[in-house]
Amino acid sequence: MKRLYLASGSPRRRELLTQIGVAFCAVSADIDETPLAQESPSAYVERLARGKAEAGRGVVVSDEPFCVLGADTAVVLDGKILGKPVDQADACAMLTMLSGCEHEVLTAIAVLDGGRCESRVVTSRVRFRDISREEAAAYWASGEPRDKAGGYGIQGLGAVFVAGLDGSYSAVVGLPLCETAELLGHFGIPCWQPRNAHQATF
Ligand SMILES: Cc1cn([C@H]2C[C@H](O)[C@@H](COP(=O)(O)OP(=O)(O)OP(=O)(O)O)O2)c(=O)[nH]c1=O
Repeated sequence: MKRLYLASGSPRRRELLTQIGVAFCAVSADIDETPLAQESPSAYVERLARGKAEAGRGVVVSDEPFCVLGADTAVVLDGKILGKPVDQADACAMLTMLSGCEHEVLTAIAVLDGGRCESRVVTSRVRFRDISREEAAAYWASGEPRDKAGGYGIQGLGAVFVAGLDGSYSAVVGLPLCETAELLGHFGIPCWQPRNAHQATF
């Protein structure tokens, strides 16, 4: 079995991958996340997930063969990509746009093994209740929106805004676990490994 490296600085992705019993080591892989002109949201997240896997491969030091998993999440409203908020005004503007309507969350995953790379894009639909300006400001003050696409976390305080979800909860948090397990299986990497096997591997 090949070793797996998760190319991510996201604590959520580490927790999610641990949840399904996959043995891995995390490496950070910073890439330029600027969308290209005319790039669709789906093409954008897939390109970034692949780019993160490649960047991760660049920092791994190993004599053994290994695979790298990269992922990217974007919140999309009416075809427009909402990234991470840069400041309070940006975060409040995002929540105002998302208030009372439905948006998409796109998460791409990519697994890289030598010259072979496979990727998937998972789309989920999230419906928000109405959000007041005061609530948006209070939510920003909690610190939660800063590092999250669309300026909210469904797994945290932001759950109070979520009136409905159609799709993959884990994908919204940052890693679609059903699809990730399936894709890793294509590369011979199993999930449900016992924790001691996990620790022995790394
Ligand atoms: C919508 C949503 C996003 N997010 C997070 C998932 C991602 O971590 C982040 C989107 O930014 P990403 O650029 O996908 O990921 P990241 O920069 O956090 O981590 P890395 O690139 O190193 O893997 O937003 C939540 O945690 N909860 C949510 O409900």
